[in-house]
Amino acid sequence: MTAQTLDGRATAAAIRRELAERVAKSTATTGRPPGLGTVLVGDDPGSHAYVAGKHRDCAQVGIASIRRDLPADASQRQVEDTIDELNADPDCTGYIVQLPLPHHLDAGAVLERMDPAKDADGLHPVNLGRLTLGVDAPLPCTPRGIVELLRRHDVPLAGARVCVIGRGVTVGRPLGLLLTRRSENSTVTLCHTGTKGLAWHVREADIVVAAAGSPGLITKDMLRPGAAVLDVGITRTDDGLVGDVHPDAAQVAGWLAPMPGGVGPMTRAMLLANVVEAAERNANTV
Ligand SMILES: NC(=O)C1=CN([C@@H]2O[C@H](COP(=O)(O)OP(=O)(O)OC[C@H]3O[C@@H](n4cnc5c(N)ncnc54)[C@H](OP(=O)(O)O)[C@@H]3O)[C@@H](O)[C@H]2O)C=CC1
Ligand SMILES: Nc1nc(=O)c2c([nH]1)NC[C@@H]1CN(c3ccc(C(=O)N[C@@H](CCC(=O)O)C(=O)O)cc3)C=[N+]21
Repeated sequence: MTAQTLDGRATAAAIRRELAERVAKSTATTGRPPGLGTVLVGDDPGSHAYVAGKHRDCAQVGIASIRRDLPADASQRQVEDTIDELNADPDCTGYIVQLPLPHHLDAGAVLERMDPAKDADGLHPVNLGRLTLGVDAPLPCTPRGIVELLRRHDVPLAGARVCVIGRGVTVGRPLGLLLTRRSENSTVTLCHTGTKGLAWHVREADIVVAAAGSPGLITKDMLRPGAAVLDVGITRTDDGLVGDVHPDAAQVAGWLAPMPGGVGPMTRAMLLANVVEAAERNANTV
């Protein structure tokens, strides 16, 4: 047996087509296209490639791009001035600050300075707070992409036992918040380096989300046969990108979101969705 694919590339392409129609409508209402801003500090090649990809995605669905690239030695002041500028810019519907920032910068202070209404990543403390409270807010892109990928492949979430490996702020921690909402109704076990008996927790699960950044951590012997397995972790090695799920897992899993081609493209599509939704909220107040 080999797992069916949770195809993030095809699903993200379908979502982009749906978004393009909504962009055309909100552009007609407001007289201007939604705009996505990116703030990139420094010259990490991975981050550059990722930001370039976002601007390509925007062009495909009719979202205008606003790009602010700062040198690696940019001061806290310079970065915060850029944040203030985007907060004030009516052409910028939403934006992201590409993480990680260089170590000399205070990333928390930069993120807190963003206008929560323009937070396309859904990672502003106010928006994470709203997620916790169950109040409408932009959702974190990777967790939202994971839920959307499972829904569009009809993998049941209500009552499902989900094992999330990793409690990071971009993936694991907010994913637990999303999946335990009444609208998803999953039961989540959040694992981390302090977890005793990781294999036991993984084997209990109907859905396994590996977001640890530890290559090949999840092996076939750990899995419940037929489980849905999502490989979120990405480690750069000399041989290219490696996921958290060992290739053998496909022999036991019922569904597999591979890396690449699974959750990554969904993350990018959800960023666009957050910007389109912000534009629609603005259109309603015109
Ligand atoms: N595909 C996509 O769209 C995206 C992929 N990513 C990738 O997802 C991964 C997670 O990202 P992020 O949350 O930001 O990362 P963090 O580094 O913030 O978090 C990683 C988490 O994994 C846990 N962990 C690490 N190794 C193990 C292990 N051997 N066993 C159990 N738990 C472990 C850590 O535990 P502890 O807290 O105890 O240290 C930590 O909670 C990264 O590889 C990142 O590159 C991120 C964003 C988007
Ligand atoms: N403010 C901020 N928001 C983020 O969402 C954010 C960030 N900073 N910093 C870095 C991480 C990482 N991340 C990825 C998203 C998509 C792919 C992706 O599309 N991956 C492709 C492969 C890409 C390739 O081949 O290089 C795939 O999995 O198929 C990867 C990684 C978002 N992050």
